[in-house]
Amino acid sequence: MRDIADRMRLVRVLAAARPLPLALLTAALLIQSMIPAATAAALAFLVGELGEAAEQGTRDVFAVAIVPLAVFAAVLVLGHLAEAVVTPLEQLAAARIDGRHRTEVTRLVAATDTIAAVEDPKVQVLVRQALADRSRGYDRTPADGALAQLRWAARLVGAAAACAVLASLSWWLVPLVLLPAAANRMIRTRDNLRLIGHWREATEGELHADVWRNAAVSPAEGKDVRVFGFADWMVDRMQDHIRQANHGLWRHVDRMLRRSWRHALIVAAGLVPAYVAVAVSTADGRATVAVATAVLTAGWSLFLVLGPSSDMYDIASGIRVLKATDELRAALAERAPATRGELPPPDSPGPAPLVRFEKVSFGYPTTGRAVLRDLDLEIRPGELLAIVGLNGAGKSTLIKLLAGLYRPRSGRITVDGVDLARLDPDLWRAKLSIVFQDFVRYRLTARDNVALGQAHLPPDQRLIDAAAASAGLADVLDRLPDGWDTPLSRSRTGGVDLSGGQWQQVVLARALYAVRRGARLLVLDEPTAHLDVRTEFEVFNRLAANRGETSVVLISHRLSTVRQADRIVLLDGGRITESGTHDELMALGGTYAEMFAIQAERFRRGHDDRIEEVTPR
Ligand SMILES: Nc1ncnc2c1ncn2[C@@H]1O[C@H](COP(=O)(O)OP(=O)(O)OP(=O)(O)O)[C@@H](O)[C@H]1O
Repeated sequence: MRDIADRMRLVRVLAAARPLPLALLTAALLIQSMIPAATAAALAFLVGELGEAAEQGTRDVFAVAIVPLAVFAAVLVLGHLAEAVVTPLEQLAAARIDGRHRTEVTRLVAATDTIAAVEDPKVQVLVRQALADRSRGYDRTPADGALAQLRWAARLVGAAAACAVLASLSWWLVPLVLLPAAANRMIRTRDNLRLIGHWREATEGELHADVWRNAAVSPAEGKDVRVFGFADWMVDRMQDHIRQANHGLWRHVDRMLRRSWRHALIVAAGLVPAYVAVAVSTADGRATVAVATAVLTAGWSLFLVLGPSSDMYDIASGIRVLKATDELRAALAERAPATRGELPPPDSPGPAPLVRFEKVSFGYPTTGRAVLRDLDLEIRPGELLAIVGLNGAGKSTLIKLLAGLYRPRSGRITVDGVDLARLDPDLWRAKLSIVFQDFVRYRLTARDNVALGQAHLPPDQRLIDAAAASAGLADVLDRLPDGWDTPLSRSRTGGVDLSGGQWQQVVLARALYAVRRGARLLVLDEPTAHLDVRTEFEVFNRLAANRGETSVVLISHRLSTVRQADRIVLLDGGRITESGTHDELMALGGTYAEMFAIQAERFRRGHDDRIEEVTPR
């Protein structure tokens, strides 16, 4: 029953191919599957007419044969026509079915509010399965399964037609040929499914080999490979993995080859008795030569129709992908987004929010270790708040919680008094603009890279220019061959690669563009780590002067930048341990003052002034 339900699911998937191509494809497959039986009938017609003409002594054989020959030719032409259209129609249907499926899966995953779900290793495996990731051994898609299902149904019709031809001589010929043909198919299907199991295991193992294969040929590792001379060592590793991975597969293939005689035996077991029976009937005069011809051809065609094909594999694999999609949907359903509302109209953003972290504790689901412990923090409307702390203190984590990418384990974050967990994520994120520490370098044009800051709105070149000027990007743009239209990747035609610092300016421009289009809380997580001291100083002066009513949260290791903030908080041991202006914290004489003193001393001696290089006692 479950098998039938799964098959029906595949049939429903076919609807995405749209009615006309689906109808044409079904007709073409039916014609194709009927060709063997139709050929048998047409041959019988020809032989019968010729036989009758011979009995009557007709001289003009051509006149007698012309009609059966025309029928025979029509069958062959129809078969060729069907064959010619099947492949393009299947490709069209597959593109539509898989296109819809992949879009659904992509939307499903991208629509989750938090990234905790997407980081779950189980969910990542399900995403790869649901997207039928070929590089991971999922080599069949829902379209492959659905189309195979259609082909299989057409084959059954073809088999029924061949059985009808057999039954025209005698009903018992049907089970005599059909049973061995069906047994032959079952054995082949079982062997093939086992082969697939071994092949899948081999693919998992081959992924290990891939690590070495890719490392051996990639330019990134190429430097080490050559300098340390471990190319042979890598290739040996790769081959070891390949041998181990494929051991089971090769043994199974060997076994299948040795046993291939079984198929010849089964075919003989089905056809020989039937052919003998037909020959005897014809010799006795109980059957005409025409019927005998039809039966001989139809018997063979039954084996052809039910013969080896990849349909069963395609069907099983297609169902596997659909089941993975169901599991993915269920896994993500627990974290379904809150009801979504209308985004605020652009350029009427409202005031900056008051954000409060109230006794927030958090640890990443993958490790469980507590990163934040009962943390209290207020981000006041319009203030420039700096967060400092040593490496790993949890600063970026705090920002991810603020963006709603993770939910606190306990405590809550409120926005103007409303729990963030109850806010529409789209509405909240429209008010936020963040430069993440590990920002992404999109291989798009410079304009698109900035306009992504508010991708749901048509780009506004005036605001893009203004954001670029604030981020200090103007000089970089002047040097791009096509200005704003230059792709920011050398792998694209006419594209260029930017330096780390230049990229940081692009990403800053993106965040500032979002602010100009309505975001009211700007978060900068190490936004200037790659910038030289002078550029950083200029960017920050401009930012501090032009931020208007927007609140700014700045995370930086450079305390010389941080000191410009309205308020500085120190994150230590998962809590805020110090809070105040630069002068207040210096007067307090705590950890911040100690870090600042060490940095200032190092700066005086000509070293850089970043926290991670110094740890207070
Ligand atoms: N996705 C993640 N899964 C598991 N642990 C994580 C993840 N991201 C960060 N961590 C861990 O959480 C802790 C805090 O990391 P976080 O990046 O918030 O620190 P940080 O203060 O921003 O550090 P830095 O100054 O180096 O940027 C670290 O121990 C880190 O290893």
